[in-house]
Amino acid sequence: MSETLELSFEDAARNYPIFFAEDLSTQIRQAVAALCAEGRRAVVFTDENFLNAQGAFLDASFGPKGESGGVSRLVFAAGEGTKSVAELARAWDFLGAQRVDRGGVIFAVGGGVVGDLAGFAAASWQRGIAFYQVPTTLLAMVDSSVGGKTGINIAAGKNLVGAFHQPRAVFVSTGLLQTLPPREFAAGMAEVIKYGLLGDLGLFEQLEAEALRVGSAGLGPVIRRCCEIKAGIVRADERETAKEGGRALLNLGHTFGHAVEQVAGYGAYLHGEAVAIGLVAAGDLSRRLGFIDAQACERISAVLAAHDLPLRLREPLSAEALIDAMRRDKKVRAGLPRFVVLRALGEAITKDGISEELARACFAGIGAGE
Ligand SMILES: NC(=O)c1ccc[n+]([C@@H]2O[C@H](COP(=O)([O-])OP(=O)(O)OC[C@H]3O[C@@H](n4cnc5c(N)ncnc54)[C@H](O)[C@@H]3O)[C@@H](O)[C@H]2O)c1
Ligand SMILES: O=C(O)C(=O)C[C@@H](O)[C@H](O)[C@H](O)COP(=O)(O)O
Ligand SMILES: [Zn+2]
Repeated sequence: MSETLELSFEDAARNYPIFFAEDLSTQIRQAVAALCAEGRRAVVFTDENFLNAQGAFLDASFGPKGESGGVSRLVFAAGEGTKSVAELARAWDFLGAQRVDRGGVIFAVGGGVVGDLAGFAAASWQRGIAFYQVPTTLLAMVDSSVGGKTGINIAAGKNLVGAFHQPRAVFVSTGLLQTLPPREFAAGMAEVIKYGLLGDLGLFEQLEAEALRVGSAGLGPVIRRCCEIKAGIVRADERETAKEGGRALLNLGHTFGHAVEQVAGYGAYLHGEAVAIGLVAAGDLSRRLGFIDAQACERISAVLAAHDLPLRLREPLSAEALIDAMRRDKKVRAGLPRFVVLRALGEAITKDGISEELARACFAGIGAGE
């Protein structure tokens, strides 16, 4: 049986459903059939690791490759390196070769990498075509498939090129997590812990009481709860324009984390691992500002560690390079970085005017070098 959550906007025509079930391949197949019946060309973007682990799900949802009427697939190399200008260009060439017109649709079947790239390809192809999110990692189920942030990385920084482009629906098949490698599951848990910290103390305490694993009975409801929190925030501030708080709160731990990802080289740390280290730094910053105490910081570290996440850098990275990367964050206004900090566990706020010295101290706390 599937459950549904609706992400609603002021313009109801843009609303979309998020479906949750163990296996939604039948519903996806029906959606594809309905699109084809309207004469619309559907294509699938996925990556090689997902194809190898879950080829049967792809066949059940989209028809076996090569089958007449089957949906054409573009398969990317797995990993953060795929969120690149070169792979985006490959996606555009594929859409051209497949004669995808303005009525065409892309199904993004994979983790956040495929979702972000496919979403941006959809946003840019012929000035915008429809796309569907089929998240297959925990991180994509709780975060990246919802809310319409799409994009790629460039040398100057993470996600610096992209667009807000909402999907038409999100299909969350939780059974797919059975084949997800443990390190990738842990990376997704970093974003789950982020949701508890930024807006749901009860969720944070639940994660403190018992670490979630793939088979945990509580996992399905937690995935849904994260989508609920994200949907509420996105509905209120879709394009992250609020003067205070708003969608920027979803960036808790990311100002530090994105700097780590970029300076270490994309892929050296998984996004979720960098976010985990960033959450430690954001907790430390909140303590230095007098909002939370050392005991609260220890609780953050303990929950992250219980979910097999790193708390500091494996090897020192240049503090200069990290500060420089941080200055290129999209939340910078008039040259000054804006941080997301914790006023308390379960309550985040945005904070301007953080000095470079303070940010430097927090980077030192997670093991940055000179
Ligand atoms: N747009 C957003 O709002 C948003 C939010 C959070 C993160 N992100 C982005 O998401 C990306 C990270 O996404 P991710 O953590 O999903 O990584 P990912 O997309 O690289 O997927 C992780 C790995 O798991 C494999 N995989 C996927 N599903 C699988 C399955 N069911 N079984 C076995 N293997 C499977 C993939 O092939 C890949 O090797 C980053 O680029 C980050 O910036 C975007
Ligand atoms: O959806 C959002 O908004 C988020 O900030 C979610 C983050 O987890 C995600 O990593 C996002 O891609 C970061 O966006 P960015 O605008 O800081 O690049
Ligand atoms: Zn993130």
